[in-house]
Amino acid sequence: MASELDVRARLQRAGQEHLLRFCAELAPGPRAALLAQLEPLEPEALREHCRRAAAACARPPAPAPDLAARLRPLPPERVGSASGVAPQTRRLWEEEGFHQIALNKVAVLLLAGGQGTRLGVTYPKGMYQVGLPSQKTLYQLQAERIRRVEQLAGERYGTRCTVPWYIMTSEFTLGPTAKFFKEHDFFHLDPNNVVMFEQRMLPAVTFDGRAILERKDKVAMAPDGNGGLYCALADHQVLEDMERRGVEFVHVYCVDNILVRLADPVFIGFCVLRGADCGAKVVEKASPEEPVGVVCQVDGVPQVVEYSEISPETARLCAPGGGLLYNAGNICNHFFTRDFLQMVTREFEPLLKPHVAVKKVPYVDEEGNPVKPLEPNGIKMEKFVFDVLPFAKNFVAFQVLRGEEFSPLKNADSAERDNPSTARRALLAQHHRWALQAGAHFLDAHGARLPEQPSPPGSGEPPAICEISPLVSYSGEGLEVYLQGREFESPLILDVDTARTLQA
Ligand SMILES: CC(=O)N[C@H]1[C@@H](OP(=O)(O)OP(=O)(O)OC[C@H]2O[C@@H](n3ccc(=O)[nH]c3=O)[C@H](O)[C@@H]2O)O[C@H](CO)[C@@H](O)[C@@H]1O
Repeated sequence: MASELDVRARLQRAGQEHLLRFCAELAPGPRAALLAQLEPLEPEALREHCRRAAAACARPPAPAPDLAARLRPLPPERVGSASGVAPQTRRLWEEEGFHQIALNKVAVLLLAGGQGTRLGVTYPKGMYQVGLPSQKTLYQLQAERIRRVEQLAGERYGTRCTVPWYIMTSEFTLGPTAKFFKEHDFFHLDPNNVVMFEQRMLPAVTFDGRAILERKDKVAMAPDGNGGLYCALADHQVLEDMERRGVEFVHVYCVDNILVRLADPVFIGFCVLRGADCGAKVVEKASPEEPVGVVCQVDGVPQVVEYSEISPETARLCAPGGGLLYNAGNICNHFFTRDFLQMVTREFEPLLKPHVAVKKVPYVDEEGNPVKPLEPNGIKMEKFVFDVLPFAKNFVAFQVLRGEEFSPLKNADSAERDNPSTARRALLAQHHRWALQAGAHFLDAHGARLPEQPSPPGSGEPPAICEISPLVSYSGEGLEVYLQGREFESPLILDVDTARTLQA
């Protein structure tokens, strides 16, 4: 156990000795907990972290003044499109993706260390269920898409293949996520192929550079951002694990997009055939204000400018042919080669600049009373996963259709958008479209046919409720055999058992 003397000396070197100001009055248990929390903080790193936070805060919280002049859209030769190409080109990409999956060269990596503050839940977002007829959670949908894509690749190449699932968690999400997976028997995935690892935490800091005590016996800590991935990969030898398994390509994605296509063969195949070391899926931005990062170039170098760091004027600029000039919305879906990730962890990670978020951080006052601030009082420093893009030798973006691939769950239902209802409707509208395309007809409770036009994206509930298990179809494929020319009463839940019965 860490000695108080030792920890005090380290904190003195970091200029943060105030963190021990209640130590003498703590009972042995809480005191040990506080010392254990403080012990791993490296004095020099802590000093630098607090200094940087205060310095960043001294600057006005506005986009860099010269940013607009340095921005350009991505040149067209760097952008592929899933929908705007000839079907045979798309098939070629897909075939390449399946081939790499069949060779066990593809892994998926979930960023799941966030706290889901905007959604307002105290448990990890992946455990959330948006009210689908099947009541599946985001984690279950993701697990089943992995199983299906393994199956599809395996069938094409006559092999049994594995897409390992790496899950980055944080102090907040590791325990509940691990428990949830165990309780659900890893959704029938082999637990050896589900690798959870934890990202680092950093202290929240006051505007004048002092780490904040949340309680007398606890420092206010927050995960170091989804760009904490790169330190976490090194901390837990994750790339070595990938190497042992023969993984060459990694699809990194965020937890909250209900339509996410894990290990998407089309995206993987496109990136591999283009010889990319780094890629990002994008959708056309819905509006200038939409809170998505913009994939673009700064000083001629591809990167993502986060929604919090672009000015409203720049976001509203129009392209000469109409539409937004900066319309490539980042959906937090990235492709990396393992070699590129290796270079990042070895060389580039220290060059990533943290971003500053000013937040309300609960703290104890000088008398030790807990305070819930009404105004922002603290700084959290985060690295972003996409900040490695400028180090790529060959970056590509890949544009996909929003209605097919992007509906994020960010907010509670009280918000207008990106909430549980919009996510549920996006998935049900997609499955309704897939069913109609496969030749299904839907009836109401009185046997009358329901309308057969697919509902436009963003509209209300589809005319018929149809939910298709990812174990039956990954992206709408293979449904004719169950649905063609048949009538179904809404709601239809097409799970594996129903599919088997229909096929028989
Ligand atoms: C930095 C980043 O990627 N921003 C993207 C993110 O924004 P947004 O602000 O929505 O990002 P979130 O805070 O939701 O985090 C994205 C993902 O990173 C994970 N996470 C977050 C913090 C952390 O310390 N550890 C961690 O693992 C979250 O669990 C989540 O899976 O998604 C949007 C699309 O939905 C994109 O347009 C944004 O460009």
